[in-house]
Amino acid sequence: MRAGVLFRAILMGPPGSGKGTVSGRIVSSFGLKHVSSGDLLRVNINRQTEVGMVAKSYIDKGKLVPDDVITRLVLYELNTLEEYSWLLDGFPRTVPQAEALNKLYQPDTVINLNVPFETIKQRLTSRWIHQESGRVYNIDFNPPKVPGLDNITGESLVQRDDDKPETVILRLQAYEELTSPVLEYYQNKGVLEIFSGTETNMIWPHVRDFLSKKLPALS
Ligand SMILES: Nc1nc2c(ncn2[C@@H]2O[C@H](COP(=O)(O)OP(=O)(O)O)[C@@H](O)[C@H]2O)c(=O)[nH]1
Ligand SMILES: Nc1ncnc2c1ncn2[C@@H]1O[C@H](COP(=O)(O)OP(=O)(O)O)[C@@H](O)[C@H]1O
Repeated sequence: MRAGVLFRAILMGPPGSGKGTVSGRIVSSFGLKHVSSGDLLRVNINRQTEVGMVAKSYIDKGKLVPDDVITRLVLYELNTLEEYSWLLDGFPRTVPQAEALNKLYQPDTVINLNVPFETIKQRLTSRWIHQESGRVYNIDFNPPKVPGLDNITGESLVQRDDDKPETVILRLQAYEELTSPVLEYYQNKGVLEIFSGTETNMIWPHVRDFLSKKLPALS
């Protein structure tokens, strides 16, 4: 997409609400660049950078990474994408993050995936990922072709350390306390769109139709 018609979208929702899954569908349908705060952090953790070491100590406890650390990381990435339309997934998660982002970029739309916490708890314990690429699987929803192995590389899948049931509960608490005020922040700006449901395949057509009215589809 060329400068002048740039589109900037944010995808929000509690942990496990399907942000990564829906992002993949948005990117392949509409061609936006995908920026995921969780993926950026995991790349840093795998490379054992200083940011990665700090981030891991918070993530493993089910806590949010400090605002200054994640804000610097995400804004640096967005700076490399000045001439592209993008979809930001997992950021902002606190009001100070939203305020910092807003100084530089005002989103055209904020999509919130509103999925009940009970549904989420079941899902996250059956999530498996390919660490190198961030590809996500689920034993019930989208199992790999060969159990335990990535579809593309054939490498082993792993479970995320922070998907342990007790950590999931802490992450949901952090969401309620720190991230739900961000929804109000965007509601007040008139850009919030809420999509509710328990199944991504039911929610997705509504998200796609909504975006189709704002963006040209790729095919
Ligand atoms: N059972 C079920 N699992 C889903 C559904 N949508 C996504 N998932 C799985 O739930 C987990 C969390 O989804 P993900 O897209 O990673 O969510 P995120 O944490 O918000 O980015 C992954 O293992 C997905 O494959 C769904 O509709 N039903
Ligand atoms: N914007 C953010 N602010 C603070 N911490 C973040 C942010 N994005 C990601 N994280 C940290 O990374 C973890 C994983 O994030 P993510 O991959 O988006 O997964 P999920 O949406 O399933 O929680 C979060 O639990 C949190 O500790």
